[in-house]
Amino acid sequence: MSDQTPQGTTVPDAAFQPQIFKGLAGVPVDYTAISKVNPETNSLLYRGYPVQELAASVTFEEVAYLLWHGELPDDAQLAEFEELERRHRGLDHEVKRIVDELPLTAHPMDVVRTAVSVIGASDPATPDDSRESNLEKSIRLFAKLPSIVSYDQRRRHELEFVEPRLDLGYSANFLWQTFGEAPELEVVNAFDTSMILYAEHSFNASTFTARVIASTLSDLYSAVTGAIGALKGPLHGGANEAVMHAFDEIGTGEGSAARATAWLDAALAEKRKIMGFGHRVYKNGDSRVPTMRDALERMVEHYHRPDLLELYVALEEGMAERKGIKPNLDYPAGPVYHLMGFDTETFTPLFVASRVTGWTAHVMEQLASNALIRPLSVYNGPDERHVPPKGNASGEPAA
Ligand SMILES: CC(=O)SCCNC(=O)CCNC(=O)[C@H](O)C(C)(C)COP(=O)(O)OP(=O)(O)OC[C@H]1O[C@@H](n2cnc3c(N)ncnc32)[C@H](O)[C@@H]1OP(=O)(O)O
Ligand SMILES: O=C([O-])CC(=O)C(=O)O
Repeated sequence: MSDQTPQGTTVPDAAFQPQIFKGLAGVPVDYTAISKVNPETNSLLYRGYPVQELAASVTFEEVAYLLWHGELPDDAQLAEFEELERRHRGLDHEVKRIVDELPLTAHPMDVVRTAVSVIGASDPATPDDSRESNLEKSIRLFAKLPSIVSYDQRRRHELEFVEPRLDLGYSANFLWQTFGEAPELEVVNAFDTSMILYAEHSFNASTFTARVIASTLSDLYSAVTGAIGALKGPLHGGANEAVMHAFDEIGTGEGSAARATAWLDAALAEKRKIMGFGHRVYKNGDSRVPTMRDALERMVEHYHRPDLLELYVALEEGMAERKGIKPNLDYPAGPVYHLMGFDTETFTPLFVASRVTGWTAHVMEQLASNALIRPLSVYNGPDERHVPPKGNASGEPAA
C-alpha cells in the first residue's frame, strides 16, 4: 500500500483500491500478554485471570502488581509493594502550587493531565527508560493519583488537602482523602471493584495512545499525559461523566423511569449517542458490566436511592428495545461514583487513577519489543500544484 494515491489523481482510481480500516476497527496491531478481551465469550482476562475473579478475591494493589509483574504477589511481595505505594502517596508542594494556579473552569481531567506532566518535569529520572526506572515511576504515579484527584475535588469546594493515611489500603485511603471521613467497608469494596474493572482493557484508544508515544522512545510521563488526553473524550473514558449528565438531564428522584423513556426517544430522534452504551469490541455486552452493576445495586441500597436504579434500568431496557445496544462499564460506574459523593467531573479522573496501571504496563511492554508505530495514509487531497508567483510592489506579477 502506498502513502499516496497514484500521482495526478485526487480520487483513488479503480486500479488502486487500498483497503482503509477506519478507526483501525478490527485491525490487530501487536501482541500483548497483559489482558485478553474476548467478545465471543464475553470475558476479560488480566494476565490470564478472569477480571470477575480478581474483583471478588484480591485488592486493587494486587491487580496493579499483577499487571506490572505478570504474577499475583505472594504475602512478602505484597507487603513490600504496599509499603512502597503508601510511602509515595504524598504530594509535593510544587504540584499543589501549580494545581492551585489552574482556574476552577479547568476540567479536572486537565488538572490531572497537568499534574502528571509536572511530576514528570520534576523527576530527574524522566529520560531513563529502563524497565526498573519505569516501574518506579509507575508506582509513584499510581500512589500519587488519589492525592491529585482528591486535592482537586476538595479545592473546588474550598476544602483543605487531606493528608494520606498510611494505615489504610489504596481504596479506603482514596475515599478518606476525598471526603475526610473514614469510609464504610461496603463503600470501599465497591470503589475497589471499580478500580479493578477499570484497570486494563488491551488496545483501547488511550492505551494505544500511550503505546504510540512510547514507541517514539519518548518517556513514560509523556505517554501517560497523552493517554489522559485520549481518555478524556466522551467516546472513551469521558462517558462515565456523560452518563451522569444524562441522568441529571432526565432528573433523578420520583418518576425518573417514565421520564427516562421520553428522554431516550427524544435523544435518539435527534441522533444523539447515548453515553455509556455501545462498545467497539463487545457487541453483545461488556464483560465488566455485571460485576459493576452488582456494586451499583449494593450502593443504591446503602445510600437508599432506589430511584437511581429505576432510572438505570429504564434507560438500559429502552436502549435494548430501541437499538439493541448494551451498556458498557461507564454506565454503572457513573452512578456508583455519584452515590459515593464524587463530583461528576471527577469521574474520569477516577478512571485515570485506575488505568494508569494498564497504561504503564503497556508502555513497558511496548519498550521491551519496540517498533515505531507509524501507519500509512492514502492521500485524497488536491493534485500537485504550484505556489503562484507573488506580485511586486505595484501589484504587477514579478518579471
Ligand atoms: C470505557 C470505555 O471507553 S467504553 C466506551 C464509552 N463510550 C461511550 O459510552 C460513548 C457512546 N458509545 C459510542 O459512541 C459507541 O458505541 C462507541 C464509540 C463506544 C463504539 O463505536 P463504534 O464501534 O465505532 O460503533 P459505531 O459508533 O460505528 O456504532 C455502530 C452503530 O450503532 C450506533 N450506536 C453505537 N453506540 C451508540 C450509542 N451509545 N447511542 C446511540 N447509538 C449508538 C451508531 O450510531 C451506529 O449506528 P448506524 O450504523 O446507524 O450509524
Ligand atoms: O476497550 C475500549 O475500546 C474501551 C474500554 O472499554 C476501555 O478502555 O476500558
